[in-house]
Amino acid sequence: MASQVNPFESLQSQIDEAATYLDVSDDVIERLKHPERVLETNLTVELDDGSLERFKAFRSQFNGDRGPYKGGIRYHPDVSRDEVKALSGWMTYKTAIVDIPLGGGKGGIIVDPDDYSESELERLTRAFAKELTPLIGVDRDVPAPDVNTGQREMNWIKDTYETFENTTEPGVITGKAPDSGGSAGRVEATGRSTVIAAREAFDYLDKDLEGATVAVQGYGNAGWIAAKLIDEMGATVVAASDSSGGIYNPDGFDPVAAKEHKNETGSVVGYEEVEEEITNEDVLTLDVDLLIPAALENAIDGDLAADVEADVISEAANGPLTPDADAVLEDKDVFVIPDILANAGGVTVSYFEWVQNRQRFYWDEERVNEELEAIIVDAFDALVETYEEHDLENPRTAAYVVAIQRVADAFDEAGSFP
Ligand SMILES: NC(=O)C1=CN([C@@H]2O[C@H](COP(=O)(O)OP(=O)(O)OC[C@H]3O[C@@H](n4cnc5c(N)ncnc54)[C@H](O)[C@@H]3O)[C@@H](O)[C@H]2O)C=CC1
Ligand SMILES: O=C(O)CCC(=O)C(=O)O
Repeated sequence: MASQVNPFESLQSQIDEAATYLDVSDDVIERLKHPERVLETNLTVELDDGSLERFKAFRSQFNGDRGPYKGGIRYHPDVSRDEVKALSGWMTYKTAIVDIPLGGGKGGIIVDPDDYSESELERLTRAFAKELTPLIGVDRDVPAPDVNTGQREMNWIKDTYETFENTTEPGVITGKAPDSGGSAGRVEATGRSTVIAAREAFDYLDKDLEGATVAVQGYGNAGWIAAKLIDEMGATVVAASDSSGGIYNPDGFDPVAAKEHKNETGSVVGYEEVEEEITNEDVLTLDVDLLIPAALENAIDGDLAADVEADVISEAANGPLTPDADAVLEDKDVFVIPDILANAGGVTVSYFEWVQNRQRFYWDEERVNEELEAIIVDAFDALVETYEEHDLENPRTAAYVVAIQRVADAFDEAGSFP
């Protein structure tokens, strides 16, 4: 990553910035800058060769004023207590800006899953699920997928929880496979909201999405779906990257074929339809109409932001811009659609999954996508209204003004401090 900025400090500075436009007391703002509780646990797991290995894992329950804690579980070597705290705070303001009745949480294990077999990962996941069981629940805390986790891990966690609790409760976790209670459209939802938000921003800025050029950093679940859907909307994907490097073709390329190449070889690099291979950093500074960072935090810091040439950024990743980068991009009039709105499709369809699990009644994909579209458009409209009302220069601040007010209202309505 380009920068070592502490993401928890970034979250707190984003909240401080928005607080200056809010009539919320300093005491409440201070409370809304910290998690309610953080689980830190050690998982000792048997490896295939019979040896034992210890893994550190976290679950941060940041805020439950608007509903059960909600947020993904990440497997990555760079997971840390502060990263998980930041991600759980971003979840709190994400569920608030899209106005769904959930709070914010996040979890993670310090592990590189590429180094372990499937059976080792299953034992690790089940060990974490055992530690999580007293904390999670359909009305308490509902985890979901994030970086390097997906349906497989969610199914293991559901099964472990249901076994310990002697129940059938698919709504304890979302992002499951369809036959285990997963929702249609959940896999695509994060990329889908990223491009719906981009389309709304282009419309707001009077820019044409048809023929617009797009660069996508990170070609995993969020990034590759965003590339596919923006291509279907008539834009031209000219660059993409993953952890092995980047590819570039000024005339555009087929994002689905690039993904097939990645499935076969492990990377977009080497995909034959492109003219040039470029670095991850180059992808972020190309002269494109739309940039979609879809990898990890701190991808763009203040120095790199000086070289960014995109007109609009739609943040599929959580926390891809440091506060320094935000300031530079604001000066350059780059319109940044903040992560808490742009990537909120994932948690929104997780919410739909939870609703469907509770009702034991399932929707088709068309209904999921229609309901998602309405929620993201409403959230974008709320952002724009506040952006104009306060004459703000940074859309992120507008999103936080709306979201913090909603969380503060719920806190106040519950009776404030004990
Ligand atoms: N999966 C979901 O539903 C949601 C994911 N997000 C966020 O989206 C981001 C990506 O998550 P997923 O797509 O789920 O993860 P993923 O594990 O499916 O994909 C991550 C991708 O980023 C690439 N990558 C890692 N480091 C990179 C670098 N330095 N430069 C370029 N590419 C790099 C990886 O090679 C991989 O292609 C994360 O910030 C995550 O928190 C946000 C909302 C929901
Ligand atoms: O689907 C969810 O509940 C949360 C997804 C997530 O972790 C995120 O939005 O960052």
